[in-house]
Amino acid sequence: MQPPQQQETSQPLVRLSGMGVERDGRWLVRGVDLSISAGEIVTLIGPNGSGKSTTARTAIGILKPSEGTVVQRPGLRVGYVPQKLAIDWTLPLTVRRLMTLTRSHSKDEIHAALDAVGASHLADAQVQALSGGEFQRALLARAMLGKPDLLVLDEPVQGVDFSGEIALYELIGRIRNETGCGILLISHDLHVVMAATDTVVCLNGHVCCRGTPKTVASSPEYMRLFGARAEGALALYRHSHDHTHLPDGRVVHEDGSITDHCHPHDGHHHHHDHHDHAHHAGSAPHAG
Ligand SMILES: Nc1ncnc2c1ncn2[C@@H]1O[C@H](COP(=O)(O)OP(=O)(O)OP(=O)(O)O)[C@@H](O)[C@H]1O
Repeated sequence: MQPPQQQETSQPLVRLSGMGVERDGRWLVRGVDLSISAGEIVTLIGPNGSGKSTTARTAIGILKPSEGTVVQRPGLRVGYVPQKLAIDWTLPLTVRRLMTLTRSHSKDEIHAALDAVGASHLADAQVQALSGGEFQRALLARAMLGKPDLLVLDEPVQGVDFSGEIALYELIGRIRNETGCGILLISHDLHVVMAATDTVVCLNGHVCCRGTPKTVASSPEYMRLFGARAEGALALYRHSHDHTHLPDGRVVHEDGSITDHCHPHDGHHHHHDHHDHAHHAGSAPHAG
């Protein structure tokens, strides 16, 4: 018998087994086995309409599965940022007010949540005036207010440019590291998210393939599904993992040579403008 504490930490936050959702005689998604543990970042990737949002909404109990089971850890607190928000964009709305639309929170709580996402200066800004990245940060802060054990982010980089995307994934990794929460990310972009993830589940109405970003990026099912777009992700992924950082800061390259630093022209790196950022993505699992 495990001691209660150990039992609690080893139990996944949520586990989906053989989960399927049927609507009007059509299976939107079927046969999904998936679990998310505390401190783990799981990313659902897949084309439009492949069942990512449906799976996430089932995991958090908004949708009921038509078959299979969804088991949540008792007392699980969920923070959810949906893909679309029902906001009346014609009415003025400050970020502070956005944070309290569905539940009231103290000024200090709001400040702390905005501060945690680097957006405390935006408290009195109009939501309509925010950039894509600022808006996503505000939504993230809003989801963090309830101190969730599980954070579910449906397309958190919508309307965000590439460098903003990297910064957001870094922030998401930092939130995971600091709070120990589990995170379910949804994305149909393949590049940065792959490096920022522990486990990738590739959906296409069913689980098409899964594993570490590396195994998924090189699987034939994934290649078939994403074709040429997969190549870029794989290149970025390989590039992120073609060397290992030693604890003292030195770098072991693929050929076994050791240097003091990464050198952009030493022949070990993929030529990509975003190398440095991608490499530091908060939760990027370094090779080793
Ligand atoms: N309530 C519903 N009733 C009927 N069909 C639905 C319902 N919700 C979603 N669908 C359909 O189920 C399929 C999966 O939708 P879902 O939103 O889960 O996909 P997704 O992978 O998140 O897509 P996207 O990348 O476009 O957001 C789609 O074909 C969608 O039209």
